[in-house]
Amino acid sequence: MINYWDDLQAIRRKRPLVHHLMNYVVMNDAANVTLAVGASPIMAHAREEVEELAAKADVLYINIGTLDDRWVESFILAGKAASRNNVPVLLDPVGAGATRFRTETVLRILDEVEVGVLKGNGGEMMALAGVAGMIKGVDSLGEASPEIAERLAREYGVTAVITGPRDYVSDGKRVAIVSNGTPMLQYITGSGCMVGSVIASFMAVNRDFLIASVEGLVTFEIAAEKAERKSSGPASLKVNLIDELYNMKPSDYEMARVELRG
Ligand SMILES: Nc1ncnc2c1ncn2[C@@H]1O[C@H](COP(=O)(O)OP(=O)(O)OP(=O)(O)O)[C@@H](O)[C@H]1O
Ligand SMILES: Cc1ncsc1CCO
Ligand SMILES: [Mg+2]
Repeated sequence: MINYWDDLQAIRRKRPLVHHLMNYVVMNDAANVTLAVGASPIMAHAREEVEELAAKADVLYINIGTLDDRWVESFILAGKAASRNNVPVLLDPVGAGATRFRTETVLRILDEVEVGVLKGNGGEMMALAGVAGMIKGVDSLGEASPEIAERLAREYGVTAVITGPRDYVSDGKRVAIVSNGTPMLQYITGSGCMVGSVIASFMAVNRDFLIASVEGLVTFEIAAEKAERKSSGPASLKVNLIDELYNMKPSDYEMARVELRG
């Protein structure tokens, strides 16, 4: 039994502060999506302030999408400050496997920071599981599997979330498969980054990160399904998606397509 609506209401009551180190491409959209579900975003990546912010945030979301060496320094400073203060961390390994710099940065963060949720697309997550060649830039070239999610969860001590036509979530013991969403999401840049903001918001109110991840995926993807009906293409889908997140109703969750094992 997953209490989607109760936890969405909890986000709206608490208005948790979600500190994002978010790439330049998606920064504005991620902030709007976070507001639409009722949380409070701040986008900040200066090394002069990230420790102070991450220590006081309700959740830290590190997205490596437009990294350089200054950003990497900030990822580590913010991540360690969050870990010291029991602030949950979500890591999006954007483009892992596409370059050595990205893969090595992700591995360094996983080593030095207490990451709660590691969320990437099939190609990124396969690269981190040792399956090369399934990523082109930031786009996945194939679907992963529940077994890869399980393996990543155990290897890195995280809840692994692999997005795609079906999403695979595992904490190493349990596995969840989410089949909501629409293929048109592939034509909006940052749909993966944005679903990360929704998952991070649920992590602020539910410390069972497998459940928080499923809640975030389902909420975002049901909103996307509803938005698609009103949209003529990716641009209007993005606008309608923010509206549908803001307008979620308890009965919308009857559309959830989730298989939970273990
Ligand atoms: N073919 C599909 N059918 C249904 N939902 C999909 C499909 N492809 C992706 N999605 C959904 O779109 C969202 C983003 O997933 P995706 O794997 O495309 O992220 P991504 O590649 O990291 O995106 P980006 O790099 O643009 O942020 C997820 O909620 C996922 O479930
Ligand atoms: C297109 C793109 N390039 C770097 S980050 C990003 C956003 C989607 O991952
Ligand atoms: Mg992504």
